[in-house]
Amino acid sequence: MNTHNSQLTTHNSEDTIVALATPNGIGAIAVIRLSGLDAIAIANSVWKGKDLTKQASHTIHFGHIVDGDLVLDEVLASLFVAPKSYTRENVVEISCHASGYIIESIIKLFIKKGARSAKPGEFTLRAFLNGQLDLSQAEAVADLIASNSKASQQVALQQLRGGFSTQLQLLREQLVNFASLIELELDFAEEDVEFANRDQLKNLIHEITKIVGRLIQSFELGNAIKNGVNTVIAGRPNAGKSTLLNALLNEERAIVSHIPGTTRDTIEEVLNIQGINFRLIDTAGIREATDAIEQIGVQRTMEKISQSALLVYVFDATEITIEELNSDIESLQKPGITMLLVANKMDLLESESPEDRKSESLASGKIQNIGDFFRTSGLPDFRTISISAKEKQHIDELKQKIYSSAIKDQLSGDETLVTNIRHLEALQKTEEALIRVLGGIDGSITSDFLSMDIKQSLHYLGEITGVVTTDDLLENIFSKFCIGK
Ligand SMILES: Nc1nc2c(ncn2[C@@H]2O[C@H](COP(=O)(O)OP(=O)(O)OP(=O)(O)O)[C@@H](O)[C@H]2O)c(=O)[nH]1
Ligand SMILES: [Mg+2]
Repeated sequence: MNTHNSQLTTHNSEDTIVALATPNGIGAIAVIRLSGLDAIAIANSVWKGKDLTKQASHTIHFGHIVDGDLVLDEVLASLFVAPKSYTRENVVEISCHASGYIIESIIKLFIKKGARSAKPGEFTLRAFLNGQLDLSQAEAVADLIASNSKASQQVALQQLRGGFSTQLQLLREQLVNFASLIELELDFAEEDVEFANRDQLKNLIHEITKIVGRLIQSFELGNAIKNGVNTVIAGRPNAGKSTLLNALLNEERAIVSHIPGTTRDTIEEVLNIQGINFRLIDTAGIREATDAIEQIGVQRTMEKISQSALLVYVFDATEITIEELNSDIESLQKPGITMLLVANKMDLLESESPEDRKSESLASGKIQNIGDFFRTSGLPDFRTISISAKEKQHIDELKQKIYSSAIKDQLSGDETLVTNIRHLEALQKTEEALIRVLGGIDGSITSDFLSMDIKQSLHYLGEITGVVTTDDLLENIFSKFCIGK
């Protein structure tokens, strides 16, 4: 196990690494990055221009990269002298022309002069090891690069700025104080003294448990922001699911027809509602399938429902009977999935006279009044809606309900959100250990056991910010980065 902290002196690695920092492919410019003790010397050894080793940090120089007599490219070199760089090592960034040939030649030349190819995430790993970033901030760098919506970019940026770790760091320090007082009690075991006031300790643990609990709860929203929300549109054949998908996307994406069983395979499209990405999945209508292909389609629908966070259940309000509707709702309701009831084809009901509707519904068991049906369904108002997918009526209201079903607590902007499964697991383990500490205080267990449980909580809290790390953990985190970051 390694212990890292921000007081570590910069360790300007003798091993200088190099990688392309911009995407592969042709473009106006590409940036090749060198980091390590010899970064500037290596760049200078293939440089025609001012002596780079004699230039100040944070300066940019025009020159040529040369391999002997051969000029490879006309470039700009940006210098960052340790510790004032991203990695806190000497860093040179070469902005060259983005041709695959030039990039490869320059990188090969640097390797010939003593650098080696960087592994994925190795620049950020060095930034972490040199105390530039803590672990959750390093992970935020990866999230920032992967962010694909305004909300996910904001959450990653907040984490990068340290919003998440500062809060945990403070809690951890308070707990460290108590742990040391209890350690002290162990030294005076014979004398039966209590340095750590048990009531104060209990208050602190309660406070930390509350915050840890809130962070754990924030994961649902944090995860939705980072990874999007799986939202499945399901219902009986011909209910208007594909028409609804098209209306939501405002695009003729799925085939619509009056023939039941039109959609065979699932269709997925992303819809951004107020900064959150919803992955909408149109599915094959659920019924006793009439052929093998349709059967596979229905099976796939059921699979998609079980993998989703949100189920938009669509029914044809003019056709379905109360009995069918109740049985659908009952069979589709699963723990962990939020269900939204959508009565479709309301345009047809509006053109019918209430008298005709009444006599028809009495005879057939169909729904007479959707509003009344919803009121008696027991589902809250924000989970039910009447629309016309074809006429695009109440589509914006439906979007609003989709959003609020997934995002139960409104985004406040400065709330700290957990988006990372590794953090979630560490927080859950912290919570378990804290509960053991509380039980220990109440059960008046001895100081040495109490001390052990507190240390465990400290350990898991430390795992999040990287105060406590293992090599496996680092390997696992940084290998997911792209090369050059
Ligand atoms: N009047 C009216 N017709 C609608 C509405 N929504 C859908 N339809 C019609 O209902 C029929 C079936 O629509 P689809 O969107 O293909 O239904 P689906 O649920 O995807 O059906 P499957 O893919 O077969 O399961 C089509 O003829 C649509 O034009 C609506 O709001 N009002
Ligand atoms: Mg369809």
